[in-house]
Amino acid sequence: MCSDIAIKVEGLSKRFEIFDQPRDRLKQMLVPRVQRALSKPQSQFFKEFWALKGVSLEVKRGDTVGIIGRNGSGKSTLLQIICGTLTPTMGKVETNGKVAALLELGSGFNPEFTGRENVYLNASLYGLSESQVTERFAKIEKFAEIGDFIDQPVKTYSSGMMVRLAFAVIAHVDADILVVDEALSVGDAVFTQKCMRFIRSFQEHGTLLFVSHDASAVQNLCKSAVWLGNGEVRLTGTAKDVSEAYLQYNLQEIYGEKAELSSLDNEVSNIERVNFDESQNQNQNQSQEQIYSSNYHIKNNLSEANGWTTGDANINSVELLDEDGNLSPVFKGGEKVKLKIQVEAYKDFVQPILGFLVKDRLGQDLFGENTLPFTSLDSRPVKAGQSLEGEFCFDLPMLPDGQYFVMASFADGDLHNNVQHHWLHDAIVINISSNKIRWGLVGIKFNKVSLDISI
Ligand SMILES: Nc1ncnc2c1ncn2[C@@H]1O[C@H](COP(=O)(O)OP(=O)(O)OP(=O)(O)O)[C@@H](O)[C@H]1O
Repeated sequence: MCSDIAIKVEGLSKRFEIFDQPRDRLKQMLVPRVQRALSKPQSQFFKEFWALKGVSLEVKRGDTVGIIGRNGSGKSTLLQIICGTLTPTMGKVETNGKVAALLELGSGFNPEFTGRENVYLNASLYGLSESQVTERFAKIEKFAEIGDFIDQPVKTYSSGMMVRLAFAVIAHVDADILVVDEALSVGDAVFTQKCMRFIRSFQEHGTLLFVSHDASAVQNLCKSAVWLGNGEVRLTGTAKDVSEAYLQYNLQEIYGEKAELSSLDNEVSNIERVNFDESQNQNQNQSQEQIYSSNYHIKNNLSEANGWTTGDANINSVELLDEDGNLSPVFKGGEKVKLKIQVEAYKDFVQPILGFLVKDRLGQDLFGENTLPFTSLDSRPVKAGQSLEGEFCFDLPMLPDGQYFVMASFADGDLHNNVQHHWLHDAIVINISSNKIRWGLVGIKFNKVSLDISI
């Protein structure tokens, strides 16, 4: 196989045998043997099911490829064969490099062994020696963050703990190819962020196969994509093209063939205009409130936030406050708020910078700001023992429902040359729920919306 190809799949098919009842399995084991011995035609006691039918694909080294498809389309079967945990009925798979996978909950773990023992066992399956595991164990344990459960048998773990440990192992085995089923990496919100950060840094040097039902997650993380349907490759191409075709197919399944994505004709002559103007009347304002109600449920996560520090300063608090400076557990999209960050300096800093960034569940940067553009002409040095406070006043955007994370940081320097002294990935966790479906990454509040109808 060419050295710039990480995965090559050729004519892959997988047949499962489905038995109506357990005794048919036994019959299948015995009867054909007897019939063979008697040179009689052999009976079949199962139904065939082809989960994969002639799948071929190539993944280049360093690429990130999304595998998309509905439930039962064959995604897991394909990936299990690529990882070597399932054998194909026909066709072949070649991989170039060490493959690590998060595919099936608990696979590779012995339920009777403790987490610690399983780390050694699992990492050895990925080719690590005992001394290598011992060397990395502290990091694996820190990544998993399951506390004293590390010395309990895995059979006592919750599914979330199992995912934590499994992900912690695959993140430390120097894999060249990583195979991740998004459905499994989703657990506790803060841990998911940690996994996403790892996946994004892995993408810089490794090859990633990412399985998801979510077309936007695939577009967001992957360069190219493969759409599987009924065990066959329906389309391969850029993540954008494949996701759009997949979305259209799903729409057509719901609304029929007419649900086509075609360009719109903008030439409209006689127009009757229906206006919605925020300032027009009270009743409309009421319905507008309903449309825009997007609730931000705030959880301060400072005590558990992941990150790093040089030890020269400490972010003591990160708070989302209302316009008047009051704390609240719930805010609304569109509302005026203040994000306040308080820092204690343990040494002198020439040009302190405070910043924040809001990220979505995939770890994608949505919006943020830092104090540098507002203070660089008027630098305010700080002395050891002093505290400083940054305040960012803005209107909360309308975000689609889901989980979001506020990163806060303290640095010293200028745009080109600065040192990050304290960085907290998930200082605040936000859960957003609303009564309107929103698309896109960030929404805005519309002051006026009109509908023109030609007569
Ligand atoms: N061991 C098995 N025996 C029989 N059928 C199986 C077996 N494993 C999978 N299948 C069937 O093969 C088909 C493909 O399954 P697979 O798990 O690969 O789909 P998937 O795309 O990963 O689905 P999901 O998104 O729900 O995880 C399904 O119809 C499934 O029922």
